[in-house]
Amino acid sequence: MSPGAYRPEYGNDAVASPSGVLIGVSSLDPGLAPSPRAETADQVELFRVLVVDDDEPVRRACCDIAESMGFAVISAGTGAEAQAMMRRQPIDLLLLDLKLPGGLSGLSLLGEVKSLYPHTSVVVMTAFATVSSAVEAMRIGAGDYLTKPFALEELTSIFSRVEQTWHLELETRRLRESMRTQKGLGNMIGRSPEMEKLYRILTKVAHSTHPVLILGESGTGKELVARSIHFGGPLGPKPFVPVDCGSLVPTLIESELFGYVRGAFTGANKAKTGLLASAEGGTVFLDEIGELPLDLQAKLLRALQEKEVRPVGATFTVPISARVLAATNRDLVSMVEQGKFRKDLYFRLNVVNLKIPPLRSRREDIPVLAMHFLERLERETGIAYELSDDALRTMTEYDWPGNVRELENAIERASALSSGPILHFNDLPSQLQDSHRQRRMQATITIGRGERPQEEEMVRRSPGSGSAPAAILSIAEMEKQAILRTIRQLKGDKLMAAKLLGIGKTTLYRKLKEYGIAEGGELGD
Ligand SMILES: Nc1ncnc2c1ncn2[C@@H]1O[C@H](COP(=O)(O)OP(=O)(O)OP(=O)(O)O)[C@@H](O)[C@H]1O
Repeated sequence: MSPGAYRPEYGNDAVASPSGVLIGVSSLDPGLAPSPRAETADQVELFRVLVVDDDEPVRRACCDIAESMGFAVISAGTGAEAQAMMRRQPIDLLLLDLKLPGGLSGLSLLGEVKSLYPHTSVVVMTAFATVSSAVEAMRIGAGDYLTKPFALEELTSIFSRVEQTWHLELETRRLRESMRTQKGLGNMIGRSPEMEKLYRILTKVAHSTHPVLILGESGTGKELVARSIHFGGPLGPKPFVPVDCGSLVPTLIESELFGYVRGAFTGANKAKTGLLASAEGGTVFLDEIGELPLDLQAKLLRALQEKEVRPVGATFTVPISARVLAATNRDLVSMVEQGKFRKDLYFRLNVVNLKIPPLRSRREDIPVLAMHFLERLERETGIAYELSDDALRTMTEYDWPGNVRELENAIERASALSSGPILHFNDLPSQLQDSHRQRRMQATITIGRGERPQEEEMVRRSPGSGSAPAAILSIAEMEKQAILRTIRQLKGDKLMAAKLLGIGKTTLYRKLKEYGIAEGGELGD
């Protein structure tokens, strides 16, 4: 491209007064230029950008913008220079002008980069007249393109988008690493600080005989914890008797728990030992204790205090020596306040309590749990299932209201639906897919507005800071805005917009019709 062939629309200052530190004839300055984040390079992995354009003012301006966003930047004026630089150091984003002087064209360099460095993202720059080569570049593997002249906002938006993807990929690599290295305690998987704390208490209580109250949302692993306490301690060889207080028929709870004598009621043809006594010095696990009716709470309390039970219809008592573990997902304290749970029984059971945190507050455990369930599937089916990057990321972002049980089911369902050993995003349950789309749409909107992603915004905003929270938008409205903004940014290129939004062209047209958006209307084209 000849110098001065176009004037970029990012303001003359950037072109007229380049930093002079980063930019220059690249062959004289092949190393990574210092950036504001370079001081902490030991701890922070820098996003590395290589700008390749023979038009020096444009090259400098692009470098300045990348530098102002905190990236490590180098630049080259020819394909051969860029090639040499890429051999020397890894590059995360190559911003490449397609029309370069010398023997190595932009397209040839792109082809080489895609085969040698598949993880490097490439964004091509092209003059309007050569848009067809941009299409060719996308076919070879460029992730995006900018048509010259472009506005500052377009470049920063592309930089942000690619950097965000790069962060996600970095995160995925770390997640995969953690999948290999972390396990847990016994059958319990998870190495988050929360779980480490739980294991410390669990190991101690396993060697005592006190009652333990295990608290946590449904599916967090309360029964697994109860089993770990029992099998990890001296009572391990004795029976472990789980009793689901929530599923026992109310009229039968008493006879199930305490047993009965022959003839105690119609159908009692022979005596039966109750669950409490049948544990014979082992452990009785009273699951869903919050569901126990009040009258039985009184009887259970008496049995625990006196260490004996009176079977239904009996005139004698039977000693019980089992340890009692109880669990609930209910808030027993407020049940006590409301008179729905006996205070004295609560104190009796709550000698030690263990709180299992929900999965969403220990997200680092998600990949390792997923790996655990994949390995279990492999043992059962002989198929070595794996999660695609998208699926893994979606799982890590999701809030898991059903906790580990929901995760376990999601993996099983995905394996049943997948067409091969790789479990893809589309194989995941719909609630995960929906939640991921919602996040992505929100991110597209905030990035398009030049804002930080909403979650970060919420964290930054302290209560009483005075800044009004963003208006809550419906999903449909968020979708509409994301579509409109993308089309506008792409100057009406709907094909490219559909590609960037990850939806089909037909879907895009259908949605535009649904929103009642006519050509040239809200799109401004
Ligand atoms: N840390 C963990 N490591 C491995 N598997 C786990 C873990 N936590 C839970 N699970 C698995 O998740 C499923 C649900 O766990 P569990 O039944 O113990 O939960 P729960 O809290 O007792 O649920 P609910 O309150 O609904 O009875 C089980 O298959 C269990 O093996």
